Amino acid sequence: MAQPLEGVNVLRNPYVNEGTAFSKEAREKLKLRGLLPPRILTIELQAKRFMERVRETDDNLVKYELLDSLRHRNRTLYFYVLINHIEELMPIVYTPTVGKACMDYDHIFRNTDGLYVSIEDKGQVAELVSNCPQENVDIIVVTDGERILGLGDLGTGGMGIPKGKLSLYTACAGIHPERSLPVCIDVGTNNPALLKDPLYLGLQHPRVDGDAYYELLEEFILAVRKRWPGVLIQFEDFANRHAFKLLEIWRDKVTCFNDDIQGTASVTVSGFMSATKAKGTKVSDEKILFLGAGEAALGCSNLLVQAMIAEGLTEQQARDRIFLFDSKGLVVSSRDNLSHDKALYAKDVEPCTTFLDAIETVKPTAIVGLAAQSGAFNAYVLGAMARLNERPIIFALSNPTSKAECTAREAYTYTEGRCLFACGSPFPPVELNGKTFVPRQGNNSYVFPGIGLGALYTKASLIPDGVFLAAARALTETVTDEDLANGSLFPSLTEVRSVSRHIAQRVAEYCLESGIAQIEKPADLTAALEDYMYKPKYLD
Ligand SMILES: NC(=O)C1=CN([C@@H]2O[C@H](COP(=O)(O)OP(=O)(O)OC[C@H]3O[C@@H](n4cnc5c(N)ncnc54)[C@H](OP(=O)(O)O)[C@@H]3O)[C@@H](O)[C@H]2O)C=CC1
Ligand SMILES: CC(=O)C(=O)O
Ligand SMILES: [Mg+2]
Repeated sequence: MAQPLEGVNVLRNPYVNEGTAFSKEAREKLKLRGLLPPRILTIELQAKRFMERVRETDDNLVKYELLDSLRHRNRTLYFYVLINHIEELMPIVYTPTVGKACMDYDHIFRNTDGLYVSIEDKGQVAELVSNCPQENVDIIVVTDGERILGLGDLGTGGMGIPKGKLSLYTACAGIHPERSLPVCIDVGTNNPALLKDPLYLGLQHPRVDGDAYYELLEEFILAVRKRWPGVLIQFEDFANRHAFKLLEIWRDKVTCFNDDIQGTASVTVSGFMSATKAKGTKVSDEKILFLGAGEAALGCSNLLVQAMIAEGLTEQQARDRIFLFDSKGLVVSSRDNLSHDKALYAKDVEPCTTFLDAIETVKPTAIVGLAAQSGAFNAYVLGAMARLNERPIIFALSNPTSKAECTAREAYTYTEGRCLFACGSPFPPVELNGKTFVPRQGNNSYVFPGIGLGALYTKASLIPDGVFLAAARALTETVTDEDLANGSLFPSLTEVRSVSRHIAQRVAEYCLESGIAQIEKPADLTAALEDYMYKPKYLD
């Protein structure tokens, strides 16, 4: 029989540890007397002490390490602090700082609580899964570390991303932290620096690919579904060649989605819905040119087509309004060897090899950067968009900040403050000619927490594309006229929990109506979701 937790083991368990907040009675009962200084603090005072320490340093990686160590010590206080300082701390646990943390992962490594599945474990993955201490896991975020943000192959260092995403699931949408599991699949790395770093923590050989790769992924998915049958699996930051294929294999078999393809699409479509609301037009009035034609850009294009069809266009009319520009230039019909997905958007126009030429040829009303090409939206590109449009839509969505196509200041300056702007990583407000613009993040982080909450609450068996359109509409419903007047296409992060609950509600309604939910509709869905959401409180 399991022994009840007591003494120092209580202090070592982040899910029950309350540190200096343990009451006199709890200290007595749990045999903690003498193991803590005598004064009892409230969670508010503990948070104050922690934030004082965080604010003492200007080094964001040090802030990340402080937060990570708190996460390992006291999960309740970690989420209390994160929820109450979400605007200040999200750029630390998430983009951009998480990118740096992934790059330095092997050098700042202290301890971990996720699951590492390596190619050497092939044939024994179920045993690894059975070693996980959690009895119940509702949600897994899994990466293989090959395309971490726009930073490329970071191998096992990619583990920072599932950890960060799951922190947001809890902070933004109240997914119970003990019921989530970050996972890193390790099949090697093709990053030359990691292959020769003596401190690298992953397998130090080139990536294994082909059948062996897909067999490992299958073994992993079947093993976690066997132990936790309803578990939702979020694929994150896989390289392009695996991302689409894994989604194709699994989307109709298990509860899963790819955040880079589908989550990004949802937030971007919402950005278009809000921007066109500000302009008094419709999404289907836009002519959109993407810089990039990968996971994110193709996912966005496909969902934009659905949004335009819902506004009355035919599928072909919708596709005609979307243009792609990849590493070889504008995606035109005369190009050889276009993938099937790109070919759907190929146009009968002259080839263009520079983005500026493509702008002059296409004359878009909107440009969306999803190619990790920092600075690609330069003064000429932004100037051309300002010349061609009264209210150009400029979305610089690549992450982290070092990969952004332009800064918020550049976007507003070169369009004379006329653009409708969103960015993948945060930028501070911009003052221009006496007006303050508040740019907000076109980042899938606005939607995946609410999508997860809605899907988990309704025990959705699958996550079809309709979920992402429902989430996009729901997110735009939370944008106020005041937000739009300030140039914000998304709501304030301070409202993120109610925003996520609203998204979850619309997602849950969609799941209930489309027959993928496995629960009866509750009398009061809003209250039921609110109830379901984890709140960081001590158990005393
Ligand atoms: N804001 C958000 O929520 C999200 C942002 N992103 C960001 O988007 C970026 C791309 O991610 P993802 O789509 O998954 O990556 P992919 O690798 O799937 O796609 C990258 C795309 O960029 C194109 N590309 C590369 N170099 C150039 C170039 N010089 N000029 C034009 N296009 C180029 C590639 O072209 P080709 O097809 O020819 O190889 C490819 O189409 C990353 O920075 C990521 O952080 C991703 C997901 C969410
Ligand atoms: C935001 C995100 O998922 C990415 O940049 O990959
Ligand atoms: Mg991602």
